[in-house]
Amino acid sequence: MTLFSQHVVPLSEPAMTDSSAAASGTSTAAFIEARNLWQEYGDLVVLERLNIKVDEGEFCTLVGASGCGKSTFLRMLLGQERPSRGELLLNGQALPNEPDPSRGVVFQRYSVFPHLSVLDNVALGLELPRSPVLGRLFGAAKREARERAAEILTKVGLGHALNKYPSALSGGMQQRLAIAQAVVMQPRMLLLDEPFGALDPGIRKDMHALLLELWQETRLTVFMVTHDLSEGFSLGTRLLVFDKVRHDPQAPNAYGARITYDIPLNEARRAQAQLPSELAERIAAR
Ligand SMILES: Nc1ncnc2c1ncn2[C@@H]1O[C@H](COP(=O)(O)OP(=O)(O)OP(=O)(O)O)[C@@H](O)[C@H]1O
Repeated sequence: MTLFSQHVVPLSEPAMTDSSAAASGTSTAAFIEARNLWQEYGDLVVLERLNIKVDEGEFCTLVGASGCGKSTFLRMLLGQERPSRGELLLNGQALPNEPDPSRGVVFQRYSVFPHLSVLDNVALGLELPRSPVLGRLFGAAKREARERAAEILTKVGLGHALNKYPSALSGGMQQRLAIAQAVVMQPRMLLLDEPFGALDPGIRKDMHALLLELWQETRLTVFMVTHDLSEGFSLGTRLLVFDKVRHDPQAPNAYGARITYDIPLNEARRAQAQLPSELAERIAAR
């Protein structure tokens, strides 16, 4: 039996994994829960009836055809957008509507400030909340923030580049910097939107190792969008496939995507990782 046939989710039912089913049997709320979530922009339905429960510490990889709403879902998790309908809950409460330090984010590009040094890029996040007016700390507090920033930068392999500017860094180094910038704030959730999409395969491997090391150390809850299925299968504890289950060729905007496969990943499943070839091709296409 293939992985595909083991995990067909009935179209009318919310996707449930082993862990989410177990979670639903307990009285404690899931860390993150989407209940009947919709996102519509005018007459464009992007997401419809999306249901999911995610426990704290899970590493979810999100895959799906281009334009099916993966980034939209991340933006809602970040608090940049509100759902048009349904609920998005954090520990059973509505997720805060504004981005905050509990949620770190890394995009494919442009996550870092080009006019700040590597050290300042990371120290700024620590300094701003403690000195919102001046934007800068002084004395011991400043030293402490910069030491902490330097520590994280050393961890991600940028200890030698503290005084460089992002333009002097390679793509992989810039993404290391973006990750340091996000994790220095000690978020509970890390949202990654194709963070390694622009990197060469060899560099990507190094980044995977770094990300897994950070995740294992911090046990952050991770949501990572990727078009690379092998990355999706090998990095996560859970692979979420976004897809439309209804299509109307006369009205292509009328129906949105939801999570059609919710695949818990373990060693055995990684080894036989596969999705239907037509779906795999759509996910890989940009
Ligand atoms: N603010 C907005 N207003 C109108 N349409 C939007 C808005 N944000 C996103 N969309 C549309 O919603 C759809 C989903 O976009 P989204 O970026 O979430 O898809 P995606 O699955 O992340 O795609 P990709 O894999 O190509 O990055 C697209 O058709 C996009 O044009």
